[in-house]
Order: sequence, then structure tokens, then C-alpha cells
Amino acid sequence: MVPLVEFENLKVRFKGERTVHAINGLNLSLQPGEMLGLLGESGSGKSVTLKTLLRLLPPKRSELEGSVRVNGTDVMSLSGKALARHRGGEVSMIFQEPALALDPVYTVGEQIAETVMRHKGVSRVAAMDVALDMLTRVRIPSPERRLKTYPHEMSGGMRQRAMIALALSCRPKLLLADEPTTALDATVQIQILLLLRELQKEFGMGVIFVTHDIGVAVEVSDRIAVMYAGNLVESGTAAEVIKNPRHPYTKGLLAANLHGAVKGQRLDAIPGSPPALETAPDACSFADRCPQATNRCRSALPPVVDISGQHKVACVLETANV
Ligand SMILES: Nc1ncnc2c1ncn2[C@@H]1O[C@H](COP(=O)(O)OP(=O)(O)OP(=O)(O)O)[C@@H](O)[C@H]1O
Repeated sequence: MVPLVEFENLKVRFKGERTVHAINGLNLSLQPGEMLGLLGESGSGKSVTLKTLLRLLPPKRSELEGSVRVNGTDVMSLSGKALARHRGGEVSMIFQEPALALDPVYTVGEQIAETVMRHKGVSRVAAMDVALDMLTRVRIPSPERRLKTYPHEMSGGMRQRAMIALALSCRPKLLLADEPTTALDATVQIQILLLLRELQKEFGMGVIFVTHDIGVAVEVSDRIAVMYAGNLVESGTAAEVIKNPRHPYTKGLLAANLHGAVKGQRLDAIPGSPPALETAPDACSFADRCPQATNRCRSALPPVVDISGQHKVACVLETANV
């Protein structure tokens, strides 16, 4: 089966007053209909990873190596109409702040209908029907009335639902969600996440979901990928990673909470801070914060070790175990 998403040795650098090595050789794939939780503390490269899937990085200031494919198509090679079809048609994105996605001067119905007309070439009446159907699916109360509502007339949770309706209105194969819930209170957060999970299954979409919160990642993902300073340090099914975390960073995240994975657990509970990203790493980036680091960790890049099936970890300590 062709993976829905495939990153192959992806490297991203930003140029400017100082260089930032944001992603250092990412290898990761997602199968159709899978939900992947991308975890990592601030600056680990989660948003940059998502943005490469939509070609949203500033072209003059960023340098990319390796490949990013969606459904077998090399995203880097897209331009013009093919890129426009890709964005919003094949791949859709939702943000932490609905204001980034919703235009304040148009009603929610007009915005959804406009997107559907642009991507699907249907009439306004048919597009309005899709808008109504989508608002119903995301369980906005009184959806007919809400079609004619402006974003500022809605509550935060409702705006989030409207943004999801907009993002899914063209039935994308892949939905990217950049911390879609952190701006909301806990009850609304979990409702939105459960809704997203439900729609993901109903539409058979792939979802990559960025979060700082390990409990949220476990609750809503099939698979988890943990990033640290631009490197993928561990990935596997959510169940495996929680039951048998192997990377000291993942273990630290889980150990920081007595119950393992609990919602609200922030990833900054481990003492120390990530390294500057001015040079490409030539050793384990986590070594300075790792309680188990040895000289080997500081002298070479860690190997990626297959623990079982899909469970992979980038750590020198694992070479003694396999
Ligand atoms: N357009 C840009 N120009 C220069 N540097 C950038 C740009 N975008 C991101 N970076 C840098 O790339 C690194 C990774 O950023 P990214 O936004 O992916 O982190 P993140 O894991 O999503 O963090 P957060 O959780 O805070 O959103 C950071 O050091 C960031 O400053």
C-alpha cells in the first residue's frame, strides 16, 4: 500500500542572521486512515514538519533536502494549480486559533461554500448543502441558523467546530492539526478531540496531530512520534510507546507523571533545555539532559533501532539490547 505520507531523510534549515537546523533527517510514514500524534516540546520541529506537507515554509529563507510525499506525490515538485489542489483539497490544516482560518467578514456558510465551489466546481446551492451537512456533522446546534452566522458571533468551541467543518468540507485525505485545542478549556478540548477522532474514522482520513500533551496524544492517536530538537527520537503505536517507552526522553515525559499519561501533562517537566539549533547535530541532542548518557552518546549520532514492528527508537543504549 502506498503510504499516505512519507518523509524520507527530510532536512530543513532556515537561513538568516543565524542558521536554524530545524529538522535533521526525518524518516516517518503514515498509512491512509491512521491518526498520528506528533509530540515534542517547543521548538522541536513539529510545526515545521506539518508545514512541509503543504509547502508553507518561506521559499527564500528555507532549504530542504530529502523528500516529502503525499499519496506518492512529491510535494516539493508541486506548483501552480496542482499545488492549489493539494492545499485544501488533498490536504487540509486546522490551527490552534480559529481566527487564522475563519474570515471575520463572511458568514460561516459562505466560507465553507466558497471553499467547496473552488475545489469541487459545484454550484453555490450544492456547496451550501455541503456546508449545512458539515455543520451538522461537527454537531453545531441549529446548523441552518449557523450557516448565516459570522465567526465573532460564535463561542470559542463553536468556532473550533466551524473550522473543522471548513477543513473537512472537501473531504481531504490528510488533515493536519496544529495543537487544535490548547486555547480551549479542558472539557471543550476533549469534546473537540473526540469529535475529530470520530470524523477521522468516518471519513477514513489520515490525521497528523501536533501536541505538547502526552495524555492527549495517547487518547486520540493510533501512533505516536516523539521529536526532540529536530530529530525523531521514538515512534510506535500509542499502546506500545506508553507500555514500553524506550527513549530516555519519552521515559522522562511519562515518569514526570505518576499515572503515566494524564491529560494536561506538559513536556517541559524534564530539567534542562534543548540545544541551540545553529549547527547540524553530530551526537545525540538529548545527551546533556539524559540521566543515562555515556561518552558514546556525545561522540556520534544515535542509531535508529527497530524494537518491534513499527516501534523505533534512536538511542545508543538500545544497541546493547538487540
Ligand atoms: N520561518 C522560520 N524562520 C526561521 N526559523 C524558523 C521558522 N519557522 C520555524 N523556525 C525555527 O525552527 C525550529 C522549529 O520550530 P517549530 O515551530 O517547528 O517548533 P514546534 O515544535 O512546532 O514548537 P511549538 O510547540 O512552540 O510550536 C525553531 O527553532 C523555530 O524557531
